[in-house]
Amino acid sequence: MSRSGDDRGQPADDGSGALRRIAPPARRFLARRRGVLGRLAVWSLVEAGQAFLVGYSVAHSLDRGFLAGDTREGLLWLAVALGAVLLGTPVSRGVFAQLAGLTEPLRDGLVRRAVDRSMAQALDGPGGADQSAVSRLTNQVEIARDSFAGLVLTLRSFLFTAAGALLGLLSLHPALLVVILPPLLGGLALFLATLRPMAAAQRRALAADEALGDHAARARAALRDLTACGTGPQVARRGADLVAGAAAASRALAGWAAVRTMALGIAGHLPVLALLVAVPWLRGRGVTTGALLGAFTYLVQSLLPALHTLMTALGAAGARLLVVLDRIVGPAPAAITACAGPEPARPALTAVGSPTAGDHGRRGADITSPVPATADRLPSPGVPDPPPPARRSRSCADGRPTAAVELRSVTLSYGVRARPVLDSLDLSVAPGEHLAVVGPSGIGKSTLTRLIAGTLAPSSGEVRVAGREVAGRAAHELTRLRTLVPQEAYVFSGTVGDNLAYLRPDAGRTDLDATVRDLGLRSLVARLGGLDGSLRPDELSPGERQLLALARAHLSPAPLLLLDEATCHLDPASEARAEEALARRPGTLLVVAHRLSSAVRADRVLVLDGVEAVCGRHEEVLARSPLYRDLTGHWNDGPHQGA
Ligand SMILES: Nc1ncnc2c1ncn2[C@@H]1O[C@H](COP(=O)(O)OP(=O)(O)OP(=O)(O)O)[C@@H](O)[C@H]1O
Repeated sequence: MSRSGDDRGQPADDGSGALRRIAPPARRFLARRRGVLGRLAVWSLVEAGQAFLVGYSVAHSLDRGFLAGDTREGLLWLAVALGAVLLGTPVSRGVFAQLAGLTEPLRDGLVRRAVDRSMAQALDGPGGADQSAVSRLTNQVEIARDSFAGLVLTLRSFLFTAAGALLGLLSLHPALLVVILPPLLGGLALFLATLRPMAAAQRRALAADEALGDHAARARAALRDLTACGTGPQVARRGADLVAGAAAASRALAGWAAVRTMALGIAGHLPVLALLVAVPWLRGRGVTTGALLGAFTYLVQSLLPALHTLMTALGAAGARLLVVLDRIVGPAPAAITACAGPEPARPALTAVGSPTAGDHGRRGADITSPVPATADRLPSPGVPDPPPPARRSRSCADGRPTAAVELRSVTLSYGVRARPVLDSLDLSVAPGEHLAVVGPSGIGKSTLTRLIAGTLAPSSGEVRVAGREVAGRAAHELTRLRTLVPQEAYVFSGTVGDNLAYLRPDAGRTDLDATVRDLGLRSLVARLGGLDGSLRPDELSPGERQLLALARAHLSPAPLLLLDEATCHLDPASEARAEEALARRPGTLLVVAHRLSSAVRADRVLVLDGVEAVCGRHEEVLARSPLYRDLTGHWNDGPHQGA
């Protein structure tokens, strides 16, 4: 379930690809700092000498001193061992002083690289500003610097300490190496063997984690859209798959961590055990008591701590450094566009109605911005089942047509003590009818459309669409019953055709052409490069986005269309043409009217007036409702005046 490639659009690898990419710049970086490396080597040689001296002096303090009856010499050698241990402090100081000569230029270089890349991407990239630049500049650069410093310290320390200790063991007695080296090298080999698979597992875990986070962010931004389109369950299933995948990746990683711990155990503890077990054999080959103690000192004091630190650092810091360096220094992320591949998958639909969904700029959580072509798209609603027949259905009870929309004594309050926005509202809309809803701002028009759409449950009463109660109905079932087009019309990055056919993926070319013609979209579609032309939401005007959303609704197979001020950015002529096309479509149309013309066009008008409601033909309502008269007067005088 995890992505087939990493988020850079490259195939997932086990780290060798990244290593190949990083190696040349790393070599150049080190080649330019030969002086620092030389000084580090000098301090490291002192460290090797120190490691050598500690075991050597302990062995001689016994063999030549205390066991030989010469306490003075014994103490002398112990003083040498103490001096060697105390030498550690100036050596560390010297090493750290040189280390800055490597880590600080590395950090400066990485920051420069990250800035250059972000600037280039912001200027050229289709996705606009690079969202991850801040992370690269701060967190990732610091991780690289710290990991690099840790690696240089431990790798260098291990090499020189091991060299000093092994030389010391050899000088005490070659047989000691025969006992100590096999478990030491065996553990080390096992550890090295885990490096590549562990790096791969780490990448997979990272990718799975990112995919999950990405999916959650996109789903959150698209919540309203998902609810309106009924794709919630599919998104939830995809989320569950991603969680399962992330868990599997973490388990695989934990498995390799266990192998690594075993390697550490073998290399870190077995040599001591082997030495203890082999004492009689070693004594038989002339290994003295002092040499044995010296060997233990080498193991416990120098070799094993250095090995332990190396394994821990190489395992964690090494993998981290590789991943982070590859992100900053490696090739720039591919320009990922939805539908970029030969087989354009359906792009994610943007959030409907949420102003936070990035419609007003590219920096928001806009899932219309380029998304990976292969991974983690929110699924399309798929081909909905055939809609219930809108015009022919009959109620079983009395032989009358089943109402397309029916509200029975519906009350809605947004809080327990809040005044109801709608109070005991009854309404019946016949199949195929065109109803306009009007009323002043904040009176409850959107609340009504949400109740009918099933995205809001009434406090009391019942809302039915095509005879079915909508409250509590699963989202995918609601999708089959109605399509809600809100004021904020969202379109997604993808082809024009994909945008139009989103609610009806099986729509043929003829259907799409008919919709384009009926809504008067020919010139807009032609300007966007035809049905196969790709569009970017932020390059469209709000009115153009509304036209595309209306065309999508026109193609929707749902028998009921709910337009909640969905034409507010259109000019009167475009609005008229779109509404007439939607009204001609088989099915019922409910429009929250934005202009008088819109109300006049409808078969009936519902005027919401506080908790009162008046419903009837335009002329009837004009006669019965003072509020409607006021509104029409305002519309006639004001900027909304239409046809
Ligand atoms: N989620 C909510 N929580 C609490 N109150 C809400 C909520 N949504 C709407 N309201 C309140 O309910 C009332 C009706 O709101 P609604 O959005 O349905 O009105 P409207 O007629 O569509 O307004 P407009 O024409 O300005 O869009 C308003 O007073 C509004 O403040």
